Amino acid sequence: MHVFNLKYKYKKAKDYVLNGVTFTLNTKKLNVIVGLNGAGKTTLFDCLTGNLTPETGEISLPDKKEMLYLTQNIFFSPEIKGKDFAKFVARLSGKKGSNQIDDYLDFLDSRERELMAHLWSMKIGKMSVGERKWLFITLLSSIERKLYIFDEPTSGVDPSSRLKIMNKFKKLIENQRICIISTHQLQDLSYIDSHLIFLHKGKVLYEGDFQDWLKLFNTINPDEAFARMIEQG
Ligand SMILES: Nc1ncnc2c1ncn2[C@@H]1O[C@H](COP(=O)(O)OP(=O)(O)OP(=O)(O)O)[C@@H](O)[C@H]1O
Repeated sequence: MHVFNLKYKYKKAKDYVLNGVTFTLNTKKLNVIVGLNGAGKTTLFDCLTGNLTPETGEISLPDKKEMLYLTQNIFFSPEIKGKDFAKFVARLSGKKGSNQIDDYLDFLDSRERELMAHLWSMKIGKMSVGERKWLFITLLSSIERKLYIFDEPTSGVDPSSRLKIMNKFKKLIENQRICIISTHQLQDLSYIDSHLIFLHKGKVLYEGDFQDWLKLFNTINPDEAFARMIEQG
């Protein structure tokens, strides 16, 4: 599964956001797209999922129907409740009648079960940012797809909920699903075997194992490695 020489430019923009992006997805690790704000991570996801049409390039990925894409700004009326979102997810997954809370509890630990019970009858508009993200990711990852793309799934989420979310990705990968996320929370990648794809100035500056990348900069601090990679650009 790979992307080869992908190019994309927004109408009226002077430069290409993606200017020959090439990488191969790792099916055994979490694939993580990193880069500065504006590097083109969301644009890349929009190209992979067919929301944008690249000018050139080859995308060899599962069929769109086999993909699940959670964008950064997912809008649902603040009036709907957790259980209403669960009903929507059940419809997406084609599992008729699977909209009882019990259908979602099997893979949750005891604290997560409490959280699910708490959010089930709560309006989305009243949930905290982290609670909403956790709920969306937990419910959406119950849908069976070959490829899952999550744009900044842990931004604005507290450390313990981030860990829970990363564990969700671990489980998906253990179940032979392919996962791609984007993140600015590089410290989270120490919890999980990660395949890093570093986007910079329209190209992939580094592709490979996250721990090997840290070794390149002789540091255990990923933010430091990130800053130094940008400096070297
Ligand atoms: N619809 C648009 N029209 C013109 N330019 C756009 C459009 N959407 C995004 N851009 C520009 O394309 C570039 C890449 O944006 P993109 O949202 O893909 O970056 P990103 O890496 O996801 O950023 P962040 O980390 O801040 O979320 C930015 O310079 C942005 O201003």
